[in-house]
Amino acid sequence: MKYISLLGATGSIGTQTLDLIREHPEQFQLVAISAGRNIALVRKIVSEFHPKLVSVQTKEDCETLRTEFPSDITFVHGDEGLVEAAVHEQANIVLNSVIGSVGLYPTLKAIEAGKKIAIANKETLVTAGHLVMAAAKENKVDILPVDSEHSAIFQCLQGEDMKEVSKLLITASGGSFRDLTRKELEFVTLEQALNHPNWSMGSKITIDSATMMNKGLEVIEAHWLFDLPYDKIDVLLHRESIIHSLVEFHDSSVIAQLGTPDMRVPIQYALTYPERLPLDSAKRLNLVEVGRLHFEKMDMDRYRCLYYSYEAGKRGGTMPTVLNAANEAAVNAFLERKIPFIRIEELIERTLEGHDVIDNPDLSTIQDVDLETRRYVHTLL
Ligand SMILES: NC(=O)C1=CN([C@@H]2O[C@H](COP(=O)(O)OP(=O)(O)OC[C@H]3O[C@@H](n4cnc5c(N)ncnc54)[C@H](OP(=O)(O)O)[C@@H]3O)[C@@H](O)[C@H]2O)C=CC1
Ligand SMILES: CC(=O)[C@@H](O)[C@H](O)COP(=O)(O)O
Ligand SMILES: [Mn+2]
Repeated sequence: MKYISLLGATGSIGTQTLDLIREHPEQFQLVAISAGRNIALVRKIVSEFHPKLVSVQTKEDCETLRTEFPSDITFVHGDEGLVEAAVHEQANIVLNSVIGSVGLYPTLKAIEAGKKIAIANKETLVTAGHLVMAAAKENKVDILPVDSEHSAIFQCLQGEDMKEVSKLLITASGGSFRDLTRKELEFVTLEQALNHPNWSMGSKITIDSATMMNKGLEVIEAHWLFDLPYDKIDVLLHRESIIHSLVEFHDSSVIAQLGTPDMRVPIQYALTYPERLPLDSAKRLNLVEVGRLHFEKMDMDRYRCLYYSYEAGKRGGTMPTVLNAANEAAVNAFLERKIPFIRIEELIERTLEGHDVIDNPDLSTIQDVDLETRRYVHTLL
């Protein structure tokens, strides 16, 4: 039995994880959840799954919920509540699907508490991958990828020796604006940006896909998860999102993982690894129906955010923290209709240029730099 603490239960990954728990009640039990502000959905989740602990963002929501449910369910709130959910004594696996670097601290606490981590929250690995991976090593905790590309690579690597890997090939759909020129990006709307061609996801990651920052974050995520240098991590434009990623070995052999675009598959694999469970509700891949798959070279001039990500990752220190925080602040501003789409990458570029890197940052340095970066981006709006 997997006893799951689900951080970000009300989100896109969170609700798909709940689908899996519903489909396999004999395998999975939900013991703790965290959510942000979607209290209506929290009520439904609590009524259906009866978790033992529920964390929400505000004190007011927490107090309201406490009056509505039996006293054997504990309601907590805020950053401390998120940590309480992450370290819940009955949880043996924590699925982190919150959005943004707010996921870092609870992840570190869950690792210290010896919990297995299924990680969807890529911003945590981007902002402080060195701290997360060192903590996992020290506490002998597995970090299992949920992100579809990283799950694909992880599946391709089963039974393989990392010394024999010559390259990772991460596939990118190209996002909502893959067929537009840079000039045409000046006129795009929020609604167009949120219309991803292949995946239905939360709004922040959908915008990241459209700027190609999602792929940049995934390159850094892969660097930490698979312990490979950046010159061994490539990105390939593959508009169908059928091949989720590939691994090339030093004998020239390439192994890929394929499937219809359905996040429940990598989520379930992370929860059940090293075993696989049936997933009867998933659509099977029919390659005859698909017919053709397409691949294109990634254009670093067109997709500036991918270029900045490689540069920030290679530079290391606090540079990836700044990249991530600047991106979070800029994407929020775009989602709030304060800036046009094209300004997201301009804000990131300007913020990176002005940053004096601190090497080997500890947790409090990371947290300070993250906050300062967000403040700086706000001064530029
Ligand atoms: N969606 C996808 O298919 C994929 C997502 N990922 C990654 O998974 C993570 C989650 O993405 P996704 O599910 O799309 O995101 P969503 O925006 O759909 O969900 C985010 C979740 O985090 C909660 N949340 C937001 N802000 C806070 C906060 N300050 N404190 C606590 N909880 C908070 C939200 O709560 P509420 O809604 O209640 O406010 C919600 O439960 C991201 O890192 C993303 O990059 C990776 C691969 C695929
Ligand atoms: C489903 C998933 O893992 C997303 O991260 C996905 O990769 C987004 O698609 P893009 O390839 O457009 O970024
Ligand atoms: Mn992905």
